[in-house]
Amino acid sequence: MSKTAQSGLRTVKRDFSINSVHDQSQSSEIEWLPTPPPAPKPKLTGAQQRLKDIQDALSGKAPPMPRGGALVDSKGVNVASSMNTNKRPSTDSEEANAAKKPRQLPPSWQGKDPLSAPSLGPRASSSSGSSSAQIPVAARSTYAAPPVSAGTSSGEKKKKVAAVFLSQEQTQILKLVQDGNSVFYTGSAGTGKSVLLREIIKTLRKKYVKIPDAIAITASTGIAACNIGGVTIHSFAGIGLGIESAEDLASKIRKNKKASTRWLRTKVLIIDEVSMVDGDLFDKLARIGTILRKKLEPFGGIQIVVTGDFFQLPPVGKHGAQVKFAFEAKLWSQTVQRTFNLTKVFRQRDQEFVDMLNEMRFGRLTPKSIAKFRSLSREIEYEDGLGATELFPRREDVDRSNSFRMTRLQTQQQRYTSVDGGSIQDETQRQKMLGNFMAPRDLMLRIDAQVMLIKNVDDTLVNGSMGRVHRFVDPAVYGTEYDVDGAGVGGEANVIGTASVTANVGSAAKKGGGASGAGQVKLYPVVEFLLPSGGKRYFLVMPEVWKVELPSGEVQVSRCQLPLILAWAMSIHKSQGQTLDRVRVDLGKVFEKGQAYVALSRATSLEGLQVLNFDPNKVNAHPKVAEWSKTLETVME
Ligand SMILES: Nc1ncnc2c1ncn2[C@@H]1O[C@H](COP(=O)(O)OP(=O)(O)OP(=O)(O)O)[C@@H](O)[C@H]1O
Repeated sequence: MSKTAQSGLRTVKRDFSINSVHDQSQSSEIEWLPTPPPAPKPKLTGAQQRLKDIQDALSGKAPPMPRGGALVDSKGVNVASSMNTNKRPSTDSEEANAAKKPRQLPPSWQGKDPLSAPSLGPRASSSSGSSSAQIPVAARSTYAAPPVSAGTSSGEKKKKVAAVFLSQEQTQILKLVQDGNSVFYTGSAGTGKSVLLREIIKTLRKKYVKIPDAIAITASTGIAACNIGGVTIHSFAGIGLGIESAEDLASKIRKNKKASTRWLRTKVLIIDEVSMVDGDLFDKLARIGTILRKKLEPFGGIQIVVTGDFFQLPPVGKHGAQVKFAFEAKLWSQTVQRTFNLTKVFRQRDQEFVDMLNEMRFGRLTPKSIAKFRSLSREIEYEDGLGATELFPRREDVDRSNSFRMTRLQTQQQRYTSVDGGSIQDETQRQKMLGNFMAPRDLMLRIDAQVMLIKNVDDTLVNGSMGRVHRFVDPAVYGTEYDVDGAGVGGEANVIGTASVTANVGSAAKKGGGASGAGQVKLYPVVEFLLPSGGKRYFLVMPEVWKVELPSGEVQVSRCQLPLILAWAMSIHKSQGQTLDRVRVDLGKVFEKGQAYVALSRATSLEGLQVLNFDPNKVNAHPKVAEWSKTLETVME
């Protein structure tokens, strides 16, 4: 593998002196775990109970999932995390017997030769772009994925959870956090801020293993919070909209036992995607901590871990000159003892692309880079039939684009409706919070639909992996000789999701039209995933659980749904934090500063990036951020 690309930016301030005991020449091997990070291994009885809860909820036999955490055990263990396996449990006798005692097969399957592989058929309908006809095409290039490699085809055994080697920079920051320092770390897109944050959370959980509510995991927005298994900063703080003064808000919080207990018990407060935190809000929170905890320091002495990239999306709801960034807060420098800039870019390996993105980040594009970005308007044809994901600023465009592609497919379809739970009673707030989950309430899938995996499974199958629906299958016969449509793609044993509850799952999902006479049998999608290195892997995809959980373990909202989304289109907002191999962006539609940078920096390579209507004026950095960042660079020298 080539050397890691560098952002080319100067380090903000990297004073590792207090960490002298650590050998900086060594990278530490850190187990790569899914997001959100898994909770401690549940006891068998707890796991059985949770499986039963999901099974009951999905079957519709049980009463509606009780709010307040039906999918969470008494210790607040994350069910989704505890079930992050793609291996069929060998201890599950029901599944083990499935091959011997198959269910009655759907009529449409009878009489098929189980050994004959189904034709995958032409996939033109799922290829790159319904809207391509309306868009000027400068040129055409073809991207041919490498052929299926022996070790990655279906039937492959589950790979071990990949190990990630934190870079020296990441390791140092982790150590400083572990030692109790309040830090802010930033870095351009793809420098591993989220990866590091997951390790920080894992490390802090170990440190405070006896005080689970010592760590408050928060983010500026609901979507960002969902990505790290936390809550919004507003929700943690118990401040509602937070428009009152710090003093008034503190009195309000005092009357709210849960919120005031949170403030008193928290030892580390994590704030992710800080670029979207308003500066005044930051000051208010710092003051509230002082008032409630009766300690003069900002946040009442709570250790603060802040991360984000101010060149990405700005504070929500404010535009132009009105924006006040968190770094402009009066108490920012008093709160943040140390500032770090991650410089190694992991997402892109190509230094030319890294340099182009960094120029874009600062709004200082060279004529060469402008010409290069313009040349990316060519149409890219992917030989494997999977097209790029188009990123849109508005959700309506995303929905329209995905629906359009779906209606063009005249194939078997299935609808999956989520099972939602949680303690939030206010319906508007509840719906808003549920809307922050990547997983939708209703997921309509069709054979050949282009989908994206929204969870990490192992080193090759990660959040952002693209695939297409190969078939729908009864989990009870999946991978057996009765799985007739799967016969041609090997003995598949790979399952994503809560495989062990499959056998008796009822009808959480409604059948769509053309469900191939499936009768009462619940069918789940088998997805053909493409690997970045080429090759394919087939997985049966079963439901997962996501939740928004307060440090106390209270689950505000939870959602049980398949870990898949339609992936012809996605909103830029939801794409934040994602790594995508095939991206298409029409900059003509981008309206906010930082949006273009966020969208284009999701791509892993220039070969997989199509940019339409490139306009250098659309990629300006916010002047305040550019100024602030210059000051930091000067300080560095
Ligand atoms: N230490 C590491 N070793 C190998 N790969 C890494 C490492 N850190 C991060 N990555 C990879 O780099 C990519 C980007 O990481 P990550 O999403 O954490 O970056 P980020 O800084 O949070 O990006 P963004 O600001 O754009 O959301 C991911 O594919 C991740 O797997």
